[in-house]
This record gives sequence, structure tokens and C-alpha cells, in this order.
Amino acid sequence: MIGGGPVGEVAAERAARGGLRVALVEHERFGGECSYWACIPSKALLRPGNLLAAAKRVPGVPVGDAVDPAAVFARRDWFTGKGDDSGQVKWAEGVGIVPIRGHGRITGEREVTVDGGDVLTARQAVIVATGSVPRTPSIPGLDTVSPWGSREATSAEAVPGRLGVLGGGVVGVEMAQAFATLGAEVHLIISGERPLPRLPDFAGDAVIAGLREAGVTVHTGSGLDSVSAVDGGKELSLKGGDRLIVDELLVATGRRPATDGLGVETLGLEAGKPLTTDDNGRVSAVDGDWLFAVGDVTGRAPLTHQGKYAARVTGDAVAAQAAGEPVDSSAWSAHSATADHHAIPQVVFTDPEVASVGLAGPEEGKPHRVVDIDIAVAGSSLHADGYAGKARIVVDTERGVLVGATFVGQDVSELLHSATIAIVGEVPLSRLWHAVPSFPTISEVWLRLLEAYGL
Ligand SMILES: Cc1cc2nc3c(=O)[nH]c(=O)nc-3n(C[C@H](O)[C@H](O)[C@H](O)COP(=O)(O)OP(=O)(O)OC[C@H]3O[C@@H](n4cnc5c(N)ncnc54)[C@H](O)[C@@H]3O)c2cc1C
Ligand SMILES: NC(=O)c1ccc[n+]([C@@H]2O[C@H](COP(=O)([O-])OP(=O)(O)OC[C@H]3O[C@@H](n4cnc5c(N)ncnc54)[C@H](O)[C@@H]3O)[C@@H](O)[C@H]2O)c1
Repeated sequence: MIGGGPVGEVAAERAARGGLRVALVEHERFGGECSYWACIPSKALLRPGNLLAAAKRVPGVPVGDAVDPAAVFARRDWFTGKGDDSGQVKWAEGVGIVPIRGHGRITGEREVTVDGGDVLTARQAVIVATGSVPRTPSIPGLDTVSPWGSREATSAEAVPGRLGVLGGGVVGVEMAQAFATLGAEVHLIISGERPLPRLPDFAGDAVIAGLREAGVTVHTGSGLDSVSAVDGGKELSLKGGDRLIVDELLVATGRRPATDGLGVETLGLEAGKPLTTDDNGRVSAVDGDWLFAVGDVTGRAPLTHQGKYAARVTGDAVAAQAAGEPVDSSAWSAHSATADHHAIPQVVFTDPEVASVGLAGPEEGKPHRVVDIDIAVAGSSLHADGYAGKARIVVDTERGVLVGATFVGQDVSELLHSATIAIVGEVPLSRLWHAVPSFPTISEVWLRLLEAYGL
């Protein structure tokens, strides 16, 4: 295994559980991006502000005006262990994995060289889980101002007075929200009319409204022409002519697979490009059934939970292959990451939250029907005064099953798994009708959606 992030760790564990001896090579911290600079610290920074906003929506709850940044950072540090990965190393050893610290490079078939020295030769397979790295746009002056990436934002020790955020993807909106609630003056600069362009418009619109309510200034239809260091900060020249001075600039313009320095050229592949895989996790362009890849590096679904799913599938497939058992390539088998094509769940942890799975809207030429409603049920009105939320389902009318769902609103994240189950299980809507939501919960929205569909 090359890469000891969350995905590599799980693939290694499954392969070890399947009877293989597994060496896990990691050149930075066992636990990867997610544990120290991504999912975990970002959610720790967001939760207090979201909770404060929620408490303010229910009269009778005594709350203060603002979160305490020092306490928020301290709790974040508790979760990240300030980068101490000894617990992960102990865990790996405990499940029978041999952790090796160093940079792994593929130097031949089944061969990985660590730090240019020790050569590991796999009897069965090499699995790559090297993750992704930030994609930085070329903007004049950007390299002269030491911009923040997501690592600097999630590990910040102090709240900047003025923060510019470039990019309206998930990192951009989550970090804009977090730092606004921590007390920064935040400017979010996005190219489109709304953030989160891959989601239904109502999601981006609700998130923009939430950000503005939290005090964020959103510059839409914008971008950066240039950046320069000036007395007292960094000057941003926005497309259209506006200028801003900020103390820090977070660049959140996407990520690309981490295939540089991995030796993929020796296999005839191009560094910087994803390692494209089949559903068993086999790298498609490499013959011989020995090279597999999982997680962000594959470009399939750059999310921790979906990468770990692929890791379970591929770890088991590699163990089966090693045992001389057939690797099952059929859809929905234990060795196929079929859900990647149908149901990738994702939550954006802003206030309001956005929770989505499957299709965001109808596909052209397909028998798809969209139902959009407000989340306005007894459960939501009790949950928060003035609860504003929206829900969408996308239905395959021919098969009578759900193929997509999106929820926007406070605390909708916990609604998401019900939608994922309905899509993966291909539960007919006529049967879903009998899944009665408890009263009074936000889940009552399921009943309203089915009624609006015509049941
Ligand atoms: C700010 C932010 C917030 C996020 N929040 C969420 C969230 O809330 N939920 C969610 O599901 N996803 C979230 N993500 C995405 C999530 O972080 C990734 O999908 C996840 O980390 C991918 O796991 P991975 O193991 O594939 O890669 P990584 O976590 O990147 O791990 C790869 C590991 O491989 C190591 N490595 C790389 N090359 C080599 C080499 N040649 N030799 C040895 N080791 C190597 C790296 O050091 C690293 O430890 C977030 C991302 C960001 C940036
Ligand atoms: N809650 C979560 O699940 C979560 C949280 C954070 C990140 N992530 C994952 O991490 C990955 C990286 O997130 P991200 O937000 O960096 O990437 P992203 O691809 O989601 O968004 C990047 C955004 O930046 C915009 N952009 C690109 N270049 C630009 C430029 N020069 N000027 C202005 N805008 C520009 C793009 O149009 C896009 O909307 C994603 O795959 C995301 O799913 C997940």
C-alpha cells in the first residue's frame, strides 16, 4: 500500500483481514489529509458557529453573542492531536499492518522503492491511495503573498481580521462560514452567480443567504485578476475592477490526484492525472492484475466515506485474488464499487446544511421527474423558529424508484442516509409509501415529497 490516509488505512486493514501481509508506506502522517487538515478540523471549526445559530433560533435558550475562538481551536486540536499520528501507527500495528514511514515510488511491476532505498516487492498487489493535492490557479502575484490553502485554514491558530476566500466549492463555503462565525470579516469571491454549482440552484442560493446572514460578503461573477503585497495586508484586484485589502487569502479552487513523484511514468501513465480504475479498483491502463488504486487519487469520488467504501471493496478483491478465489466484477457484488455510479452522498456543513445523494437533477433523455418542495412540517417548525429548508427528489418514473435527493436546511445531514438507502436499495416508491416518518420530525418531509409526487 502506498499512502496511509483514511482510505489507504482501510484498504490495508481489509487486505490484512483477508490473510495478506501488508506494508503501508506513508511519507507524512498516518491518517492523511482528512484527519489533520480536512474533514475533522474543518467540521470542528464549523460546529460551534452552527450550534450557536441554532440555539438563537429557539427562544428561551440562554446563549451568548459569539463563539470563543480559543476554545474552538482547542477542541479542534483535541480532534487532530496537533498532528501526532502515534495512535494511528499503533492501530495499524494492532490490526497486523506493517507501517513504514517514507516516500513510496513505483519502480517496476509489483515493486515499490521507499525513499529511494529499500525495495519492497509485493507477492500479490500494490494498492495506491496517495490522495489529492490542491490545484492552484495561475494568478499574477499569487505566489508573492503566501496564500492559505485548506491546510493553513483548518490549522489556523488565530482568526485573521480580514479573510479573502477564492472559490465557491465546498472548501470555500465551509471555511468562509467557519471564519465568519469565528469573528473574521470574510470576502468570498466566486466565479458564478452562486456557490456549489454541481448542486441544484436552490442549494447554492440558500448557502449564499446563510453566508450573508453570518456576515460574509459574497462577490459573485467575480475572480482575481491579480494579487499583491501592500502595507498592512494583501491587495486583491477583483475581476470588474474592485479592490480589497485582506490579512489572509484562502485559495480553495479544487484539488487534483496526487500522482506526482509516484513513478507512474514507468507504467506509461501521466503524472498529475488520476489513476483510473474499474469497479474492483484495478488500474485500468495496467495489465497483470497487480496495480490497484482507491480514494482521491482515482478521481472517482473525492470524499472520505466513498473512498473508504472503495477501500473495503478493493481490499477484499485483492485478498480474494491472492487466495485464488474469483474476483466478482458483477454490479453490487462485494468486490465492486457499484454505488460510485448511483449514490455518492455528500454533506456541506454550512448553515444551512446541504445534503445530497445521486442525481442533482434530471438527466437528458431519461424518464426522470423532479419534485421540489419546502421543508415545512411539524418537525421542522418545532426544530427552529422560522425554519427554512428545501427538498428535492429525482424519480426514475419508468422503474418507480428514487435516483437522487437533495435537502437544504438546518440539521438535514441526518436525513441523508435514508435517501442513500432508498437509492441503493432501489426501493419502489409504492413501498417507500409504507415507511412512515415519526411525528414530529424533519423526516416528515419524506411523506410530503411522496404526496407531491402523487401518492
Ligand atoms: C478542507 C477539506 C475538508 C474536507 N471535508 C470532508 C468531509 O467533511 N467529508 C468528506 O467525506 N470528505 C472531506 N474532504 C475530502 C477528504 O479529505 C478526502 O476525500 C480524503 O482525505 C481522501 O482520502 P485519501 O486517503 O484518498 O487521501 P489523503 O487523505 O490525501 O491521504 C493520502 C495519503 O497518502 C500519502 N502519500 C501521498 N503520496 C505518497 C507517496 N508517494 N508515498 C507515501 N505516502 C504518500 C499522503 O501523505 C497522505 O497521508 C475534505 C477535503 C478538504 C480539503
Ligand atoms: N463536506 C465535504 O464533504 C467536503 C468539504 C470540503 C471539501 N470536500 C472535498 O474536497 C475537494 C476539494 O474541495 P474544493 O472546494 O477545493 O474543490 P471544488 O472542486 O469542490 O470547488 C472548487 C471551486 O473553485 C472554483 N474555481 C476554480 N478556479 C477558480 C478561480 N481561478 N477563480 C474562482 N473560482 C475558481 C471552481 O469553479 C469550483 O466551484 C472536493 O472534492 C470536495 O468534495 C468535501
